[in-house]
Amino acid sequence: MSQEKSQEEVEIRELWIKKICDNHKHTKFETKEIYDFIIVGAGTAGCVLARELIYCIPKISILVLEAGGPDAHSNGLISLPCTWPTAAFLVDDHNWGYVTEEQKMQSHINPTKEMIKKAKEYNNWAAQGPEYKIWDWDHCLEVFKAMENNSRKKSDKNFKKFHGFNGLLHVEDCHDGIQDIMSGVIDAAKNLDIPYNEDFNGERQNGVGTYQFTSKEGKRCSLVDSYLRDALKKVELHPGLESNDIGKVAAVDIRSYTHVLDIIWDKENKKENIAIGVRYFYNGIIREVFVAPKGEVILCGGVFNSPQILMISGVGPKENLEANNIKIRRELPVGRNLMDHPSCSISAKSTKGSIHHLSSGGEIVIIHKANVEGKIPCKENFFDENPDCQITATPFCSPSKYNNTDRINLLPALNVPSSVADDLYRMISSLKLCREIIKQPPLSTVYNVKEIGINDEFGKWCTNDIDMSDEDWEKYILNKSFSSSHACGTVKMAPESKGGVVNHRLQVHGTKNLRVVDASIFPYIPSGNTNAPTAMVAWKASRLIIEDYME
Ligand SMILES: Cc1cc2nc3c(=O)[nH]c(=O)nc-3n(C[C@H](O)[C@H](O)[C@H](O)COP(=O)(O)OP(=O)(O)OC[C@H]3O[C@@H](n4cnc5c(N)ncnc54)[C@H](O)[C@@H]3O)c2cc1C
Repeated sequence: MSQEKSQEEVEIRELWIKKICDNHKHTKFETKEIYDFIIVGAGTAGCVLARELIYCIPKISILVLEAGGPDAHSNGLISLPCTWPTAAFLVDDHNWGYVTEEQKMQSHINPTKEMIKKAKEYNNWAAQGPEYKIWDWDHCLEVFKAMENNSRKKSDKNFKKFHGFNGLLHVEDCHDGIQDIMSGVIDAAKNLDIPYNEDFNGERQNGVGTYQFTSKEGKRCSLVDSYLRDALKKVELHPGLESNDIGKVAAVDIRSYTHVLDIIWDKENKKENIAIGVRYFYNGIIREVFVAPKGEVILCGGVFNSPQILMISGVGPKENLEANNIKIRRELPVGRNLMDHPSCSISAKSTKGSIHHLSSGGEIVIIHKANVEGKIPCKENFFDENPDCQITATPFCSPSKYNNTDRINLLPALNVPSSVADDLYRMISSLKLCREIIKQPPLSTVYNVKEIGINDEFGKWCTNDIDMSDEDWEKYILNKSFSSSHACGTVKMAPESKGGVVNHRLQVHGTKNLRVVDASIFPYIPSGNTNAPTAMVAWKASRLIIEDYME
């Protein structure tokens, strides 16, 4: 990065931090604070929503309450793609430190076979009733395109059908090009008849190819960079009607280190469950803030915290609320329907010096249909139009912790999990495919990839021709599987009769002035990474909110 640019970065950070500090200095908490919209959480969804609402509804004020620190405090950890492992696993301002509970499972080897569900994706969202049509693939694609700013140079007619070029979210191919060994992964996959795919976000998902990243000139483009920064630029002063009237500032006001505790309900109309504000914790004090008439409280707290805020506010499953002595306001299956893409990886050692620079993360992707009996997928599986496994290949550069090796990591994730035994078989199938890929030239020849880290601890390498029974694989998978961090679904969008918590307009059933807009509303998990779908949901929600506000 040029010195000039980093100076500009520092200035932006300082301005932002000052803005946050000044806000707290000047705000008089004894006066009743009122905003048109209160957005809880400045993650993927909250940033998009704040930007879209401030630009599309005249003269409104928005308060965004975020528990974490400003993005600027991360000192490049977030904006530099190659520091992702540190940013992801460091438990501090950036990380809530949630862990999954241990799952006790019986052995699943040789069960009765289960059917694999087909990924119909967004059309499944839309199939829940006529009013849900607004969530079908055609409608969602329109939004994905409106948000995207794809910089791919060689974009033909087909690419243009699926991508946008004028949005705020920058998308690009690997900025410095992929590493040589990663081209080797593509060639190895091609040797096994896996077709090349130059656009996984296009017509078909199956095949081998390179990832595109949400980044601009090699720097990560988060939704803070693309949407929230733009929202902060929109500040308007509207004079009051009387000459001594102060008038109204239409702007987005962000407060960091602000933990929202619960929803404030209208005491006058108890039966209607009208949200009128939120209570939050800042700097050792509990404070309250309210919404203006026609305003709304919008929870964008993510898949774990949006349901938590709902439950603490009396909206949730009866047994959970009663067990925690919370008065029930509305009984709804909040917190149910948690979904994720389970993953499990193998590492393969390569010649020292084969990885020459820090990587942005997963550079190569192989998407295929897995075999339900746990066998190595065949050509037919590679051409199947309904693939269900996504293997991400990442180069890792000599960390001394792992014997000072250069290595590549192959990480299969189940994109269409069914939470039944065939998940285990499909994972075995995909891991076996990874081993076959490693055996292929040029990986086995040019890069001398012969050993894999399949033993209990990384660092204990064994040759890739060791025999592994399905029982061995089961042990390995049960021991080593982890979440892809694509959790979603805990505030399901569906009719109430079908286990929904929010309706097709993302309003919480049986309440007023209250929506949930984030990854928790996904009724079914998308068969791919979840950041862009969450941003899409928020953009679409903004149009629904605007329609209702302008009515
Ligand atoms: C380590 C990791 C790596 C990932 N990598 C990828 C990837 O490469 N590609 C991809 O597509 N997806 C990826 N994802 C998934 C993606 O980040 C999520 O799907 C997406 O961020 C979900 O957006 P959201 O708005 O629902 O929630 P979040 O982005 O989690 O936003 C919720 C926000 O609300 C705030 N909040 C919560 N509770 C409160 C409260 N009580 N008061 C105030 N604020 C609150 C949180 O601090 C947070 O900022 C990754 C996720 C993780 C965790």
